[in-house]
Amino acid sequence: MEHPIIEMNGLTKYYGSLKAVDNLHLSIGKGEIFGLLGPNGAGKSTTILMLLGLTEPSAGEARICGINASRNPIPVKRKVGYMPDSVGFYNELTALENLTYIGRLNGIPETTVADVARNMLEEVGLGAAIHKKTGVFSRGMKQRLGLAEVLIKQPEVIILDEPTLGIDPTGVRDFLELIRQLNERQGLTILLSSHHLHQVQQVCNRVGIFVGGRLLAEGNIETLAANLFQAAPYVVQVTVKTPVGDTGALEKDLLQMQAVSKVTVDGAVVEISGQEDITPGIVRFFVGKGFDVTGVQQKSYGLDEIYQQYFENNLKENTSNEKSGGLFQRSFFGRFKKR
Ligand SMILES: Nc1ncnc2c1ncn2[C@@H]1O[C@H](COP(=O)(O)OP(=O)(O)OP(=O)(O)O)[C@@H](O)[C@H]1O
Repeated sequence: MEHPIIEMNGLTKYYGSLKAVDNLHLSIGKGEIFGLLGPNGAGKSTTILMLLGLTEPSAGEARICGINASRNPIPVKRKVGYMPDSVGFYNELTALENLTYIGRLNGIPETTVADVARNMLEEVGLGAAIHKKTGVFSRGMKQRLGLAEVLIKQPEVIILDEPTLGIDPTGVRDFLELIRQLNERQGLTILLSSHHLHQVQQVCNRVGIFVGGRLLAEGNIETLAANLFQAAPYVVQVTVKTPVGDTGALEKDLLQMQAVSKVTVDGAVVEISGQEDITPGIVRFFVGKGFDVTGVQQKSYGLDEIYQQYFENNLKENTSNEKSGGLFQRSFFGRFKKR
């Protein structure tokens, strides 16, 4: 990577005997939106704290804009705007008063601080609420105000820990769109942690999948999918009018087609996987065989499948250790469903 803004080299953190972050190597380039994706307890927050110089790594180092975070935490704080998963304000003050206060703390001159704060509130979509007390703000509005607080420092990098937690789906969409626009308009480098697969997919250029303190995979969604589903990256699902009678014969015929590597028949639904886009040939095949085709669907792999696949692989690797498997399962599915 030409100009990494965030660099982690062998970053490791132990809490007593617990390895919360395990030998993390990762670089994030200028202007990227990177999603740190993983279940609760995966080590995302610990990684962020090390990036901010708020907790000392047990081994390895984190650099932001070339500055070692644990050795020089104050210069790092000037470069980075950090929004924790829960943001707090003075409830009795209005949004403008809260933000003006933060602006003053960050050295913005008295003559301009109110204007800067007002513009920033417009920027994050709180223009209509500047005189409202933050005590009556919804969670989504608080997150926007939190973002304004981060931006008023004019950082080069922003780090958001679970920024969409507890916001309703429309609020989440709007908030992520705001992040995307900020990234586009200001070229900000953004690192956000999340365990919401779809949300991350929507906004991030690249993601890292984090489980049990380890980075299992990183890349853009297409690369991750291609690596994982190398054998058969294209899947087409054909639905016919009546359930297939001789499934064995159909499977055999389809497998003889070039590029088809896997066939599964489930009643009237046939799923065919292959190394290239096989859809036109498959449709011709079904029509040629006299099937009444009622539906054809091309499947593409999203983060859900990718995450699931990595998770399953990880479980397989850990089957010898039931306790660890159980732990993964609890932390992934159990907690993931809760939110
Ligand atoms: N200060 C601490 N002392 C001891 N253990 C800790 C401490 N902070 C975190 N841990 C443990 O380290 C592991 C990683 O936690 P971390 O908070 O980094 O995960 P996470 O991916 O951010 O999850 P969450 O979304 O729940 O915050 C967990 O097992 C957690 O219990």
